[in-house]
Amino acid sequence: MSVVARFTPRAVLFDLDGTLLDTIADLAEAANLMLAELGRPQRGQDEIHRFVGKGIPNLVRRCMTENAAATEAEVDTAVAAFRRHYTVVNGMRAAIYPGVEDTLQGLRARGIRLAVVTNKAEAFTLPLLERMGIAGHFDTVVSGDTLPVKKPDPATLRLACERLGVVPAEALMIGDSANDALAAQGAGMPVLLVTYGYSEGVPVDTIECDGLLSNALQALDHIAPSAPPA
Ligand SMILES: O=C(O)COP(=O)(O)O
Ligand SMILES: [Mg+2]
Repeated sequence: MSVVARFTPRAVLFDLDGTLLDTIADLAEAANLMLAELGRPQRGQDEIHRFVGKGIPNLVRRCMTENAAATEAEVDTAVAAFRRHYTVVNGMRAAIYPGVEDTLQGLRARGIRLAVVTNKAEAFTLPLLERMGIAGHFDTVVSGDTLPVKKPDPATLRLACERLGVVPAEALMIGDSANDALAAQGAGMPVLLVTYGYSEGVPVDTIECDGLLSNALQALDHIAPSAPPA
């Protein structure tokens, strides 16, 4: 019988792409609009799926250099083109994963503070959360360019905790990739990984974590019920 690890977090930090929102169609569209503009071959959504996780500059670099060659100047031009296209398509075909809204409501009902910690740049993160109607659930958002470092650097999670007024040991991270797991472990907090997200082509069940979720709602099973009022 498998034992479900239980936690009593005061805050839960969520990854965005691949955990709260299915954004691959918009990311792939912006990437292919960028590649077309630069006269380069299109890439399949499955391939671009593996490039998501370490922020937009990394995604664009991989689109330009995987089985292809590009100068640094060409990569810079490509990043600017991607950002221009993604500004238009961001959120057009994005979807909230099943169970996410009930999970966010369930956590808030338990008095738990919520944050997003994403490697997506702030100029795309904030409008996307608004467009998808979930911005109001979060007490703070740390984006990929809020600090000079991104996940897996634990400084991103520590900043979210500081803003929420909790210490990392009182928080729980929920993500979809090794970037989230390593950041959580570096900050000293437990981490649950969803199995439906984007994990850079690495099987998610090979990543060290404190539990796997096939639906976001299973996160609630990992949270011990609060003690009844005395
Ligand atoms: O922008 C990315 O590459 C991934 O963003 P995420 O950290 O929300 O998964
Ligand atoms: Mg992710």
